[in-house]
Amino acid sequence: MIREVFSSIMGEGKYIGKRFIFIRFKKCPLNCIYCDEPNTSKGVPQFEYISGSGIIEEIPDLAEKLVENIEKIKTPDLFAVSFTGGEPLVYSKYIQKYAKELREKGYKTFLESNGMFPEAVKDADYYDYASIDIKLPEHFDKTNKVIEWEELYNKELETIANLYKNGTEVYAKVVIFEDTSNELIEKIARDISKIGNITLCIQPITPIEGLNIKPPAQKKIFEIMELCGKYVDVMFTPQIHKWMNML
Ligand SMILES: C[S@@+](CC[C@H](N)C(=O)[O-])C[C@H]1O[C@@H](n2cnc3c(N)ncnc32)[C@H](O)[C@@H]1O
Ligand SMILES: Nc1nc2[nH]cc(C(=O)O)c2c(=O)[nH]1
Ligand code: SF4
Ligand SMILES: [Mg+2]
Repeated sequence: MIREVFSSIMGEGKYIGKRFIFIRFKKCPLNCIYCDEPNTSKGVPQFEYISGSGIIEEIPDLAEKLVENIEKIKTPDLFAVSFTGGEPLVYSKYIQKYAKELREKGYKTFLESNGMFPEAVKDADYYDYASIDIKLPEHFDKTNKVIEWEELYNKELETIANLYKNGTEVYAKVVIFEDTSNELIEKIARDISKIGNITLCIQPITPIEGLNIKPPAQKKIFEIMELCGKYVDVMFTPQIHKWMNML
C-alpha cells in the first residue's frame, strides 16, 4: 500500500516552498502520460529518516507503524502531512484512520489527488488542505483510456465541491503543455469559480525521459494566467523540487 515516506519541501501548488512530510501510496487507476511516479504494487515501503540524505531504510510493516515513524521525522518547520501517490483515495479507508490520528496529535493533513473519487471525500472532515488535479484530454494515451474525459472532469469538480463543503482549504491544479487549449483552461477556471473561492495553480509539464512533449513557452503562460485571472485566484507553480533534485 505505501511506497515511501519522506520529509521535503513542497514543490508544487499553492503551498509551494513549505515543509511537508509526504506519504506516498502505490497505485493509481489513471495513466497520465507525463506521470513522474511508478504505478505498481511491487516494492518494500521505503523511509528516509534524514531529509536529503538519500539514505533509505526499507520497512516492510511501515503501514502499521506509520504514525510513530512520522513522529521521528517531524521538524519545527513542518506545515502539513501529505497523502499522495499514486492515487491516495484508492486507499481512502486507511487514510481516514491515519488522518484522524495525525490530527489528534496536532498535525495538519493534506490530500493530493486526481479527484476521480468524489464519494471518498463526501463526508471527509479530516483533511485540512487538498490539491485536486484537473486532468486534460491530452494527458491520456487514446489507446489506453481508463475513463471518458468528460466523466472524469465532472468527478473532479464534484470532488472539489465536496471538499469545499466540508471546510477543507481546497485548490485545483492543472498540468499544461505548449499545445494545451487556452480556451479549455479558461473554461476550467470559470467552472471552478462557480464552486467557490478556489485558487487554480497552472503547472507546466516537467519534461520526462522518452516523452516528446513541449512545456509551455512564456507567451502562453502569460496568456493563460490572464484568462484565468478573470475568474479565479491563479498561480504559476512549476515543480521546484525537481530543479533541486529533492524528493
Ligand atoms: C504523482 S501525482 C500523485 C497525486 C495524484 N494522483 C494527482 O495526480 O494529483 C502528484 C502531482 O504530480 C504532478 N506531476 C506528475 N508528473 C508530472 C510532470 N512530468 N510534470 C508536472 N507535473 C507532474 C501531477 O500532475 C500531480 O499534480
Ligand atoms: N518535493 C515534492 N513536492 C511535491 N508536491 C507534490 C508531490 C507529489 O508527488 O504529490 C511532491 C513530491 O513528490 N515532492
Ligand atoms: S493521476 Fe497522478 S499518480 Fe495517477 S497517473 Fe496521473 S499523475 Fe500519476
Ligand atoms: Mg511528485
